[in-house]
Amino acid sequence: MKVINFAEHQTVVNRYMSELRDVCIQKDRARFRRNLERIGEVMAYEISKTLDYSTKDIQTPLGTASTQLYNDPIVLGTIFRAGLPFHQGFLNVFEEADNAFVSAYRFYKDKECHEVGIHIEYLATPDLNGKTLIIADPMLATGGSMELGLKAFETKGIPGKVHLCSAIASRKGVDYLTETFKDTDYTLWCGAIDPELNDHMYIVPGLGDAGDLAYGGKL
Ligand SMILES: O=c1cc[nH]c(=O)[nH]1
Repeated sequence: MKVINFAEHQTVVNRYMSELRDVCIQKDRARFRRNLERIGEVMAYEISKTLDYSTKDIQTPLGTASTQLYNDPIVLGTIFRAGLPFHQGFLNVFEEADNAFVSAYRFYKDKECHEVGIHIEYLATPDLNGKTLIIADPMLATGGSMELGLKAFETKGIPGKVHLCSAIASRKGVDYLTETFKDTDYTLWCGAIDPELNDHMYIVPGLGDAGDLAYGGKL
C-alpha cells in the first residue's frame, strides 16, 4: 500500500486543514463542513491523475476536439456520520459516481469511554466488482473503522482499485493499515498524519470530534 501525505507539500490544503483544527474557526459548523468538502475535492483531483484514460472525440459546434477521458467506474464509499461532508467533496468532482454507505460506531466497555470495538450496522452499496472504490473517512484513528468499512463493502463485490482517504490520520492508524494491506496496491491519502492517539482513541493534536463539529453533539 502506498501512503500520500498532503502535509508534506506546500499547498492550499494546509490552509483548509488549519481551519479545521483551529479551536475558534472550527466552531463555525458550515465552514467546518465546507473545509472537509474542499479537502475531498482536492484529493479527488489528485486521484483523477491515477485513473485509466482513453481518447474520445467530442463534437463541438465548429469541429471535433480530441480529449482524454477516464474510464474507471467510480464508487464513492463513506462511513457515517463524519464522512458525509468529506464524501460530498469527492462527489462534487466525480459527479457521475455511484455511492456506497456504511455506518460504524464505537462501543465502550465503561463510562470512561474506553473503547472495545467498532460496530457496523447499516450498509447500502452497489455492486463493487471491478469498480474503483474511494472510501472517505475523515478521521483515521486506529484504522479499525476504515478496515471494517472496507470489509463490509467487499461483501458486495471486490473492487479493482481502492483509495482510502482521510483528512487527519494518526501514525498508529497509518501503520496499522500499511501492515494490514501490505500486499495490496491500495493508496492511502491523508491530509496530515498526527503523532498520537489519546486514551479515548482521539487523534492528538487532531481536531476533536469531527462528527460533532460538522453536525452538533449527540446523546
Ligand atoms: O480524533 C478523532 C478520532 C476519531 N474521530 C474523530 O472525530 N476524531
